[in-house]
Amino acid sequence: MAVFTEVSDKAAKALLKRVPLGDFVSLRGIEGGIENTNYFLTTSQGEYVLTLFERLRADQLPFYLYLMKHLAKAGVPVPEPQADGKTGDILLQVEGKPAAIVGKLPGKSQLAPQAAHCQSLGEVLARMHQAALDYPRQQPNLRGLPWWNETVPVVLPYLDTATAELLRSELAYQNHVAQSSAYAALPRGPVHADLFRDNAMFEGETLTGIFDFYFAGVDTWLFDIAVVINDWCIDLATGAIDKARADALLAAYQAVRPLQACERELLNAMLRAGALRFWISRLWDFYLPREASLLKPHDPTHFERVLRARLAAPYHLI
Ligand SMILES: Nc1ncnc2c1ncn2[C@@H]1O[C@H](COP(=O)(O)OP(=O)(O)O)[C@@H](O)[C@H]1O
Ligand SMILES: N[C@@H](CCOP(=O)(O)O)C(=O)O
Repeated sequence: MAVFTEVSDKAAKALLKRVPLGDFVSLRGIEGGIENTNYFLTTSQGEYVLTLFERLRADQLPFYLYLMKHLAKAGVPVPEPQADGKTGDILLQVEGKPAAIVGKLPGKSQLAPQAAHCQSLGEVLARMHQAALDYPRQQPNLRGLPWWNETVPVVLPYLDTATAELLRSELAYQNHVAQSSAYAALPRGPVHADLFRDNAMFEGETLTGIFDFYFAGVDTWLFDIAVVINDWCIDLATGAIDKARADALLAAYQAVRPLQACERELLNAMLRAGALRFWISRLWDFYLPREASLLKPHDPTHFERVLRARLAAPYHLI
């Protein structure tokens, strides 16, 4: 559980005076999550999620919050940020931190997804990409290549020689890919960039929604697809692709938006990029941890295995 900032009942009651969502009933710190402070906020009107942003600056947040609003309006199942009754602002302040309240999605995360779950997700992912195309705000993926180049030197001193060599060589490969004409041709737009199993809710096989857009940014759609496949469509012990699930996800995605030739060409390169991105952030969190009253760390070696698996057995669409 990650609660970096304690929120008092008094602060929550004061918040509900500004955001008219009924009377305060209870506030409970949420298990899971490593980036932000999250609470379930129950009121006489319903259940909500209160998020206090711990790393992101207030000027970066409108991109995420208005993107969620934009997607919800377009019919993509995304929880809608709730506004201050007087000012209309969806970016709030709680305990001196920037904050937001969104609706609580019904259901639970499917941590052992089957092909049917991957199929639902693939369809929503493609709809989300298309619906975000006319989103007017711009913000790059803040955990993209420039951040990898900045962060790898920070974590390298903690690694043994062989692991450091893999990290260095994969980063060099990704810098090389980023210079290619195929990469320049990849279609792009606002992407979620962290759509892991714990960032979607299901009731049975029905996807009720996707959330946690706080790593979203403008990047290639293929990178977003790769992040999803690397988490939803693998054997968790080895990192190897589960072809039945990956094929189901991509078929559903392509039924909405067929992949272009350049996307097919770079699929495995972006799967490697997706693995590298989360390997680096997990190394960074592991070796340079922040204070948290209740924090469950993520295992960096998992994404090292995923990367090695993509190198050993590249995944291509036929
Ligand atoms: N809109 C929501 N509806 C239902 N549950 C949510 C919602 N937002 C967050 N949660 C719950 O809170 C947990 C942590 O949220 P998350 O946004 O992933 O945190 P972090 O940004 O710190 O990674 C999720 O795994 C989920 O259980
Ligand atoms: N998904 C990332 C970590 C980001 O945390 P999340 O709870 O917002 O998904 C990872 O698994 O490393």
